[in-house]
Formats: sequence, structure tokens, C-alpha cells
Amino acid sequence: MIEATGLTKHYGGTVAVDDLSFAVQPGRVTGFLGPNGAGKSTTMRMVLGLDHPTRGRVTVDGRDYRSLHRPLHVVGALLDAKWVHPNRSARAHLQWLARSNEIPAKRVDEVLDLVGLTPVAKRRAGSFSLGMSQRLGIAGALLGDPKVLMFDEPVNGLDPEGILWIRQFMHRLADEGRTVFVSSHLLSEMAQTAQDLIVIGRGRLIAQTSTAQFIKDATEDAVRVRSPQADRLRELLAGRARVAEAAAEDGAFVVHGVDSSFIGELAASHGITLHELSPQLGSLEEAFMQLTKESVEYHAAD
Ligand SMILES: Nc1ncnc2c1ncn2[C@@H]1O[C@H](COP(=O)(O)OP(=O)(O)OP(=O)(O)O)[C@@H](O)[C@H]1O
Repeated sequence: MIEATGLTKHYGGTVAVDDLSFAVQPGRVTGFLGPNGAGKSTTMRMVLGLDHPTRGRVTVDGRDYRSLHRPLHVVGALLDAKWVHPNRSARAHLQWLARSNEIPAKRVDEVLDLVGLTPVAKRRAGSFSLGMSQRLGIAGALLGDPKVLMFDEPVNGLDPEGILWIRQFMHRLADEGRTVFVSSHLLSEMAQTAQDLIVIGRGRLIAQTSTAQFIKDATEDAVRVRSPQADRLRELLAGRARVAEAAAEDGAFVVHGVDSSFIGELAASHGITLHELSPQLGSLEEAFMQLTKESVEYHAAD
């Protein structure tokens, strides 16, 4: 588990992270979502003790990173995939990391295998594609078999196959009971990857919730309705809800401002047959734009 309490970071006059409190739970993939400059990387650097909070604290399994005796066994991170010596082979890079963290050499072959890099283990890391570099970075994060994993924008620049591989790998890590914390500004990607979301804007917490709940809360209630007695139902709804004109060929219309159970009960109490009653969920993009609008506008006006 990763826990932040009142976490704050100032860089001179810039407030990068502002009184941020959240908890990242084990056994799930948690997305860390926010527009550019929201403070995601700064937060992750503070988790890893690479930056000092101005105020507040952040702990991994209840401890400050800097107080961990063998940190790689507690938390593994991929912040920058290109952080390798270009002339070292993938295996040599991992061996160097393992040695400096008192990790047995045989673990290097295990992690190479886990990320599917065994066939290219002897190749220079500098010649790797971005997707292979990401895998090597993930292998490094897994060396100490940590319970907590953090990835900063891991799918940035990857092709669809690479994105799918990372997504599935993260789910696998979470299914093993690990805490998986992954940052992104790619909203559609997070909708498919993360079960929970921590959304920030201008360093402040906007939402911490399940992905499904986040989309539901942030998008306006809209219910698609189809009925052979549509006119009668529309009459009954008028005054209680906003009823859009039937746009679809099948005569379906969309109702705003009341939920599906209200419409269902209203129809039942008047003996109206329903052929369709389906809540329309907005996309994560819409939800995100709506919730971060203020913080983005403020940012743009700076
Ligand atoms: N070392 C630093 N010195 C000064 N300002 C910094 C430093 N690091 C980050 N910032 C500022 O802090 C704010 C948050 O930056 P951060 O990189 O954490 O955001 P982010 O959400 O990761 O954004 P992105 O998705 O663009 O990487 C930005 O305004 C950034 O310019």
C-alpha cells in the first residue's frame, strides 16, 4: 500500500503538489491520472525518496522510502525507460542492479524471462526499441520481487501490441496481490487498465474512486428509453426530467436528470411497456475533461 498524507511540494514559487492525501490499495491496478504538469511525476519521485516533500509525508507499506533497509524488495519503479547504460547488454544492466542491491544473480534470468527478454538478453540495451526498453525497465523494477510497483507513463509512445502487453502484465501483477500504481494522461488507456483512479489537477486531489464510479459520477445522468407508448411516457416525464427529441430510427429517446429506476417505476405505475431502459455512461475522456476543466483553465491562464 502507498499512503500520502497532506503531501506538498513547492519548487520555488511553483506548487507542484498541493496537500495531496490518498491511498493505493494492493491487489488492484490504480491509475494516477492528471493533465500535463498536474504533479504526477513529482508525487512518484517523493514516494521513492528522490524528492523531499515540503510538507506532509508519503509511505510505502507504512514506512518512509528512505528508512527502508532493502528498498528494491519493497517497491520497484519504472520512471524512465531510457535510464540504462546504452553499451551494456540487458543482462549486464540487470546484473549490475542486482549486485548493487544484494540480489542473487539467478533472479536476473527469472525477471528476463518474466518480461520475455531472454532471447535478446545479450543485446546492447542502447539498441532496444522503446517497447523493449520498457520491458527491461519493468524487469529492473521486479528484481527485488517487491509488493509495490510504480510505473510513470509506461505506455507512452508504444505501439498497440506494446500497450496490450503492458496492460496485461499489470493486471497479472495486481492479481498476484501487488500494489500497482501507474500514471498516465491517456484517459482511454486508463479506462481499460485501471480498476481504481486517483485523479489530480494542479497538484490537488480531484477524485479517488473506482474507474466505473468516476465515469458515472462525472458524466451527466442520461437514460435511453424505448417504448411502444413513447408519447404517453414522454408526457409523464415532462416537467420532471429533460426529455430529448427521439433521434434514433427506432424511436428511442434520451432522458436527462432522472435515473433509470425512476423511469422504470413511473412506467410500471402507468402500465407502460418498456422495450429499452439503458443508462448511458459517458467516456472517461468526458469525465476527465469535466473534472479537470477548472485546473486546466487556471493552468492555461498562468
Ligand atoms: N525540478 C523541478 N523544478 C521546478 N519545477 C518543477 C520541477 N519538477 C516539476 N516541476 C513543476 O511542477 C509541476 C508538476 O510537474 P510534474 O512533472 O510532476 O507533473 P506531471 O503531472 O508529471 O506532468 P507530465 O505529465 O507533463 O509529466 C509542473 O508545473 C512542473 O513544471
